[in-house]
Amino acid sequence: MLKKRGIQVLFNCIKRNLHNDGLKVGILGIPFDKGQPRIGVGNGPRFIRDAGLIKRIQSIDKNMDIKDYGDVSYTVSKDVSEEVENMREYEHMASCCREVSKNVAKIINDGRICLSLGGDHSIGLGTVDGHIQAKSDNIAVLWIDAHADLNTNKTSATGNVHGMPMALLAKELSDYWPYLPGMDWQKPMISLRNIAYVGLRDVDVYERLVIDKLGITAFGIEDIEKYGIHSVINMALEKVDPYQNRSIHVSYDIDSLDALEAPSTGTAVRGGLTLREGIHLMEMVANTGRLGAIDLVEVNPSIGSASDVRNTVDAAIHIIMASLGHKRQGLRIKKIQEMPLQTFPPTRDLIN
Ligand SMILES: NC(=[NH2+])NCCC[C@H](N)C(=O)O
Ligand SMILES: [Mn+2]
Ligand SMILES: [Mn+2]
Repeated sequence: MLKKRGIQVLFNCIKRNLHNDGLKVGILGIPFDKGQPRIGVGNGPRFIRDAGLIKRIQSIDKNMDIKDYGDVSYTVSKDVSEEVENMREYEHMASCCREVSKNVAKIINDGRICLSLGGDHSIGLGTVDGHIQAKSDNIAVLWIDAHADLNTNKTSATGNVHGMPMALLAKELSDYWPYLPGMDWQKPMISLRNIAYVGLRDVDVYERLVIDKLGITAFGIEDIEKYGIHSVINMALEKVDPYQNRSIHVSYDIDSLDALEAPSTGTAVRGGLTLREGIHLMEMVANTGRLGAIDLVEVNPSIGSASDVRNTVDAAIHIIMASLGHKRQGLRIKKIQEMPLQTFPPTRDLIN
């Protein structure tokens, strides 16, 4: 068992170093705001794009192949017209996530890392489902969040569906749901074994019960305090992807960051991740070479002052850049052909 794992890990390490060619990225906007009551979160994709997202990603590597797939649109389909108890705007969430799932699966099948811009976190149901479809189940999820988003319609105190996507995705929780009309496309197919939380600090009573009873890997802020972000991410990856062969999905709720770093979000909580920790964890995932999809959700440009919005959007872009290979230590150039700018002879001498 141990030996098999060792060989697999070594194999993946070699593969990673052989395939070091440019990344392919697909951007998907999901301007969905009905999973929670605050208006504005639907403008997240526009604000993140308008802050120069593509240009800044391109600055990481001019050869990176970036394609913007535009925004997801949906209409409420007839088979979802029924209401479900204590799930606000259920029919919108169900209809939107069906489209999201199809789009995400397509982008991943096009050979691209899928970057989904929310929108509120209920879209995580669609993005993770799409990733599962594209990779036939072989994925691992890091849910970076102040919240567990693990309520069912029976346990939620708010009825807001952005607090429920994890419970909808988990195989082990499928019996806790009533029949959900128009959600047959969504088979809860991820096992809780392959998901880990990082950053929790505002967890509801029932969510805590489920995490403990089912042994879900969950690192709260006090664990980050205790072990440091680097060890926490190593432990999380080890748990959800022990053979290092799964496609990794990072569902990044901007409220995982401290409310001072990312104030423009609907359910901000003090005492969260620093931007440094938030970036570092993304760099670690990028270094695995197995990042398959990222969601960046819950940026709400209607909350806070203009500078709050700027800081929040900028934090989101830093996290995205880290996920796509930006190095804070600066790029290491191996060959003269890789020099981004025309240089004069003395600099050439440093390389050769
Ligand atoms: N994606 C989020 N920001 N979720 C916040 C959820 C808050 C609370 N647990 C609820 O169920 O309503
Ligand atoms: Mn969330
Ligand atoms: Mn949250």
